[in-house]
Amino acid sequence: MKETEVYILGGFLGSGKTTLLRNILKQENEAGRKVAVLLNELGSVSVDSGLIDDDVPLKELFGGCICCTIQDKLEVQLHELLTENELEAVYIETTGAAHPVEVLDAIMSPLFAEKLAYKGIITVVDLLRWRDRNQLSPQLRQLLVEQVHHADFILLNKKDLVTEMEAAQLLYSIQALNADAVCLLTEQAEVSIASLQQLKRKQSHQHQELDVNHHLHLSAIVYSFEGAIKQTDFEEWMRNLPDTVYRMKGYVAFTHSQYPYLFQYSYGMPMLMNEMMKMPLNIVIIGENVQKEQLISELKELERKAKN
Ligand SMILES: Nc1nc2c(ncn2[C@@H]2O[C@H](COP(=O)(O)OP(=O)(O)OP(=O)(O)O)[C@@H](O)[C@H]2O)c(=O)[nH]1
Repeated sequence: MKETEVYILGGFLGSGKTTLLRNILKQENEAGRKVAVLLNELGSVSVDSGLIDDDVPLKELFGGCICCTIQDKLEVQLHELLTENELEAVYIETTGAAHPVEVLDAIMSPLFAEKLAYKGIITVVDLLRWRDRNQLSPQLRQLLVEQVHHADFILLNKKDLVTEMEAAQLLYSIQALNADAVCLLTEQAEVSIASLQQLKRKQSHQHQELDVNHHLHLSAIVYSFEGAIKQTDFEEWMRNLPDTVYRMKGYVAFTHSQYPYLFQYSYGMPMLMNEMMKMPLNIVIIGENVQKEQLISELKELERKAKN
């Protein structure tokens, strides 16, 4: 089955996410691709959905930010979108207050993660807001910095509101925080989807080449177990994980139990819960600069040991 591309559109309140989404949808429509949108608004009334054509499947999530209050709902919505439609891409517009790790965590459900090709985080930065970030509270300033830090693609938007000289300085300050992300100065969040996709490929190529000193980025790995493993080996493996692994979740079958366990791992703290039915044995691993090949070979080794 063809995987559905997933893009997360992030950025501070008012930075231009909706404008970007509208641009993207127009181009996707012209390209004849079938895409869907997940919108999440802080208020209880959607303002943005009127902007989207009726033939784009749309789910809206109300009453809070994806990352904290409605994570489970998001999972259900995404599942419905994926089963009801043969989609080529899903765009998730996050609220301006969402932290990228939490958003990625919310969409990477072990139940359907293997159907998704997670493409990356596109962050829209309002150049004026960025220039004046020191006027924000420390918490909001931190959020702004994190949104830049975790992005794979950054639109430095509203360039019409700053001078060329300022734009160059602001670009420089953003690149100093995230040297790997592709940066683009934009007005009205104008970007071609072709360039989004092209630049992404180049970036993943860079990631393979640069081994040391390269910038850290969030990534999500999905692993499907073929069979059961020993619980003690699994626990030992978790203890030795690097602390750049932020989250894991999924279903694991242990040799001693008939049904798999649901397990959650958050910043070093694991939690296991016995399930009462068969579940797909997928786990999702989210972290910064995670060594995909190494983790996969370690998990394979756990399976091999359990067979002997
Ligand atoms: N001057 C200027 N205004 C822009 C630009 N891009 C977007 N805007 C305006 O900025 C405002 C916010 O844009 P939106 O696209 O709604 O921003 P958003 O990030 O979706 O906002 P929230 O949903 O509130 O988080 C709108 O009034 C846009 O018209 C730009 O390049 N220059």
